[in-house]
Amino acid sequence: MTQDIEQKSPPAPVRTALTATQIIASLTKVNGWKLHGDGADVAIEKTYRFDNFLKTMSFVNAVAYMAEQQDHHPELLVTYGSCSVRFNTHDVHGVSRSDFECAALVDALLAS
Ligand SMILES: C[C@H](O)[C@H](O)[C@H]1CNC2=NC(N)=NC(=O)C2=N1
Repeated sequence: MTQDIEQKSPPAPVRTALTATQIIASLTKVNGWKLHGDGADVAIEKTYRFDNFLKTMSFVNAVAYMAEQQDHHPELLVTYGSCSVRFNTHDVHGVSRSDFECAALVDALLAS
């Protein structure tokens, strides 16, 4: 019975646009992520630095795999020793919970 109720519940609205206040509050909970752009292009962004191109590309591939699993894809700007990761939710023209969840997953790739 409980299971029936759970199955009929709507999914959490992870891809609805957050308000400016919600975005600012969420940014305080992730390390190094900043706001980028505004309007429909508003996004969250963080730049990761690496010793060399192979390390950078290993990170890029790990991010790509995670993005496919989550069906949520960042914009990536790659140089020899850095990768800037930018998330927004183009489906809602804003920043959503999915962006912050993926930001935490990218950080977790480098944890340990
Ligand atoms: C159909 C597909 O699930 C959607 O287009 C997904 C794919 N990946 C996505 N990635 C990002 N960053 N934002 C989205 O709104 C989005 N939508």
